[in-house]
Amino acid sequence: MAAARVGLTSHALHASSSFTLVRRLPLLNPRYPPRILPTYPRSSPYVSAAPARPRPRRLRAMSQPAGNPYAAELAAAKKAVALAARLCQSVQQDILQSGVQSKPDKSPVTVADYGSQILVSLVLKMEAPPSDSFSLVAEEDSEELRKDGAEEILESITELVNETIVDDGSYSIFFSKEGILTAIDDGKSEGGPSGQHWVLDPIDGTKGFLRGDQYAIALALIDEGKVVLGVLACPNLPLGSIGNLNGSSSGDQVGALFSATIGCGAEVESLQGSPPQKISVCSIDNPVNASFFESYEAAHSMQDLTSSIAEKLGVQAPPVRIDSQAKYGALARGDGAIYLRFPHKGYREKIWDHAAGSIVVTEAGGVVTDASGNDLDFSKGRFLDLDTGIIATNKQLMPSLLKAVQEAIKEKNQAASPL
Ligand SMILES: Nc1ncnc2c1ncn2[C@@H]1O[C@H](COP(=O)(O)O)[C@@H](OP(=O)(O)O)[C@H]1O
Ligand SMILES: [Mg+2]
Ligand SMILES: [Mg+2]
Ligand SMILES: [Mg+2]
Repeated sequence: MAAARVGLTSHALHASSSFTLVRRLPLLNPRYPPRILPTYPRSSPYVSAAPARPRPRRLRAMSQPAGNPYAAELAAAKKAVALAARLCQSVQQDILQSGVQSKPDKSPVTVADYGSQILVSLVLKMEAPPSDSFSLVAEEDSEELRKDGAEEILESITELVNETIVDDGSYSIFFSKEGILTAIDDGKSEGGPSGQHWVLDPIDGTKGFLRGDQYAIALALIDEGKVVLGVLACPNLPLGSIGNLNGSSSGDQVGALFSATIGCGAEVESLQGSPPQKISVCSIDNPVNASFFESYEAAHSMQDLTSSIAEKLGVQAPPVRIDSQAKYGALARGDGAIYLRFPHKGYREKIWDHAAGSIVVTEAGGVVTDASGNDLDFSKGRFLDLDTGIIATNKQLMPSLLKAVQEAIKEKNQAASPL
């Protein structure tokens, strides 16, 4: 299909073997050639020579609660997801169907997923306290981008990332295409029970992102096997409550940044910058007054099981179905009372889909467990080994929720294999 170039942003329609690139991204703005950043080795594939230029607006200084042992990591994490969110918003705003690949597991990945991962890795390397080894467990890798036919999408990612860095002005790094591939593969760590590991879902809810709905940039820090810090950038989540309004509310500022550090509580602030507000889960103690969140995608959670659980609990309100870990953020600030997630048989949950969201909820006073009431264990590498599914709610409702979950699972299993 021929490319149609329109001004600075060209809309190219190309088909190739492993993906369809429908839209190229804004070309790098020639007005702001980046300048060398002293801390990156000259030999790094990231850096190329360029004249210095005036320092434009930096991303806002991230706030950090006093007495927080992970204050520096929290500030770095907030800056990282805020920069990544800018990249994602610039793509989603005029997304037709961005350069979309489908991975071997058939799930979608876009130029924004890759770009977000690269920027988070860059900011963490530049801002987080130096540690003897940088370990990032992230969802995406460069395999599909190294295949024949991926040149165009790689070019788009490179332009998108360099454009975002130049616009932000915090760093003068100019990624080469090889540097882009290397940076994506920074996320190959297997994590594990010892040491510190960053855990990143560069876009959680890619399907929601492609639909123009909810998505989140989810970043957590695991220290000696425990999640100690989590941030969730939710660019499309209203700053006000989404309550039972089926996932949206009118008139509110949009763009929420949730954050939590172990023992320091959970907060929310606007993605554009505002004083952080402490948040807490709702105090509903009668399930009749409760509402519950679940995946928008029926493929991601057994809706027959979740509705049976809700019925046993006596929940009257219909489920609020939204994409991504934005559900954890909404629960943590009390927009709803319960989150239910029961993947279909055979699916293994990844740690990046839950690490950040779970600490935001627990530090907001909530409880997050598997169907047997066990805490989630993030120390076992890239996957969560858990019983059946994930439930999250406040302390008051957890006992009756667990009971309803176990009864509903028992009934479902009996119906599936009658004696
Ligand atoms: N069959 C499945 N069951 C459960 N989760 C799935 C799934 N297929 C994909 N997912 C995960 O569900 C995540 C989105 O969560 P939600 O359903 O709450 O929106 C996806 O994250 P990505 O969008 O980062 O790939 C993906 O990892
Ligand atoms: Mg994915
Ligand atoms: Mg995800
Ligand atoms: Mg993802």
